[in-house]
Amino acid sequence: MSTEPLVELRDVTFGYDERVVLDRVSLHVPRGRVTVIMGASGGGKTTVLRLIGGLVRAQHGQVCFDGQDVGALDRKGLYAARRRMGMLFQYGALFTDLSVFDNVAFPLREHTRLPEPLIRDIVLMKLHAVGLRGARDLMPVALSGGMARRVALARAIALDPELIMYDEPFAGLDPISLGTAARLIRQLNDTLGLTSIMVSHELDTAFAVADHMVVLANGRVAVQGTPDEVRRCPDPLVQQFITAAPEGPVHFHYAAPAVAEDYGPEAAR
Ligand SMILES: Nc1ncnc2c1ncn2[C@@H]1O[C@H](COP(=O)(O)OP(=O)(O)OP(=O)(O)O)[C@@H](O)[C@H]1O
Repeated sequence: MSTEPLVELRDVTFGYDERVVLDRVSLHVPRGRVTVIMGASGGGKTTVLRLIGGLVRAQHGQVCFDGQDVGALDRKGLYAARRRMGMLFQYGALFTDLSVFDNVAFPLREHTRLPEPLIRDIVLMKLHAVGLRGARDLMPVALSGGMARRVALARAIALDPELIMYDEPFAGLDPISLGTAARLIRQLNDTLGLTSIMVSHELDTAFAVADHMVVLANGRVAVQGTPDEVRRCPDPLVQQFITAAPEGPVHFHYAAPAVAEDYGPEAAR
């Protein structure tokens, strides 16, 4: 297996309209490992995933997936690259009118011409991997939040991706479901030989699961490395973040006009 990172952002700048969200960001995602991206809310974590998935394009720099610049791919190339990625976005919604089985079968029916008996075997195998083979006939409405998340995960791995991206996979989960989901992410990564990228606000879980961490702050990479390296990083931005301190250099305010401009010079005094 290549030792090159599976994903690499090189000097990437990206903004929505005029507002720069990522400012000359370089980061890498080692193959076969779990990488956790952390950072303040609105710091561009989801945007990094969207860039990797080719949903948006960088204004400057390169976003490389297995050596290919995702931003330079044509439709066909992008489609082929995306087939190798599984994405599980926040609250990864299931199709409410389809059973658990049909939800997981959906990408297989949509993207392959596999015969139904083979699809059945794959679906049951994926559901087994997330511990829900017995729940195949349930409708999404009958699932707990943690179970729904696991079904979405089974669906995300249905096509055997090489890379799987999770956006806040633990949002809204109780501590037990959170522990189960975290262990599952680790397990799937290792047993299926995946590379995983996870955006998470759950500090303890992030430190427990990650092999590699990237902390984004104020549009830049404040630090990246092993959990230990991140813990030892002296940068106050990083320390504020990993100790969840409410006061510190991480901006509280979304960029705004000067107070005087909004309320008049009196208010600024
Ligand atoms: N489609 C969009 N159009 C305009 N601005 C956007 C769009 N999507 C995101 N943004 C802005 O870009 C910034 C980064 O958003 P992003 O979702 O990447 O942050 P995040 O770090 O994932 O945040 P959170 O942790 O709160 O989910 C935010 O300020 C957001 O308001």
